[in-house]
Amino acid sequence: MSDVETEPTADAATTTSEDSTEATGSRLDEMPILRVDDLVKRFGGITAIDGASFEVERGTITGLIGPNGAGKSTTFNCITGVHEPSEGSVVFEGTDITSRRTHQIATEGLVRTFQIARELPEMTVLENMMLAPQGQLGESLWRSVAPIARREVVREEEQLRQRAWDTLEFFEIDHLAHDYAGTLSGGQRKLLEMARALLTDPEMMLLDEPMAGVNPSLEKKLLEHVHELQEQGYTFLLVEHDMDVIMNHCEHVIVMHQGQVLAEGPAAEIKSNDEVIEAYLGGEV
Ligand SMILES: Nc1ncnc2c1ncn2[C@@H]1O[C@H](COP(=O)(O)OP(=O)(O)OP(=O)(O)O)[C@@H](O)[C@H]1O
Repeated sequence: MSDVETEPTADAATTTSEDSTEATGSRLDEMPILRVDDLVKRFGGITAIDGASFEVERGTITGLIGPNGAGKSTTFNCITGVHEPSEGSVVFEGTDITSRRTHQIATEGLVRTFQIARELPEMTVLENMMLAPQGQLGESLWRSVAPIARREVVREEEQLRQRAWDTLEFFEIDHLAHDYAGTLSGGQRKLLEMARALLTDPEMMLLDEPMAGVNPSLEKKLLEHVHELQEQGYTFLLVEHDMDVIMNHCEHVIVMHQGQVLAEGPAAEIKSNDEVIEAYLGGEV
């Protein structure tokens, strides 16, 4: 353990939630946190998204579902700056982020778990956590050569290290802090991905199939963490093929089909929507 390393003492998620609550004005509280308007994305002759519009309410767990090829991943990619939309707009917290780059969008408080650089297998879990946040003082060269600023860098690193411990504890993977990330199981890696995303101080997280490959007990734990974070004010939009997860854990569901929004509403309504059932080729939703 290094000199500045400290053991967990507080709830990381509470700390980050308080930070984000402070940053949120009352006017913003009343608007949807995310608005997607008439989004179109073409790849040559293929129209992957064909005029999709939807909103995500602050503090919800919203599911984005649809059959294979419906345009869900492309929508995530357009929201998070991986792809530039061909038409339409994406507004986050009242700010048009349509033409912003991925890292700028993360700085605004909208993160997608796998947009955070994937964990480095030959570094420990704690070291991976320390690399997650963007724009730390330590990244700035001039600060590293100025003596007063250097103290500031050390202070900030200590704070970050404490938050890293707290966040690992929240996700119940603090006992793995000194293990190499490459030795984690698939499910533990998902928890690390979420922990790292949380360290960037987001207000909203986009989760792309968070339960894929996760065993049932870890899935339960991951969902409990998502709900705990929701209670603290975080907003989630998730693409998930597991309909039990969607129907039991999302209060609002958006259904895409052939690049458009086919239906949206409470999970119970969506479940019995004939058009939705038809879109899934007559299968049960
Ligand atoms: N980079 C690309 N170049 C060309 N076509 C693409 C590209 N990305 C996606 N598409 C096409 O866009 C359509 C929507 O794909 P997308 O991956 O967004 O669907 P999806 O709903 O996420 O599907 P799945 O559930 O199978 O992951 C598909 O027809 C796909 O082949």
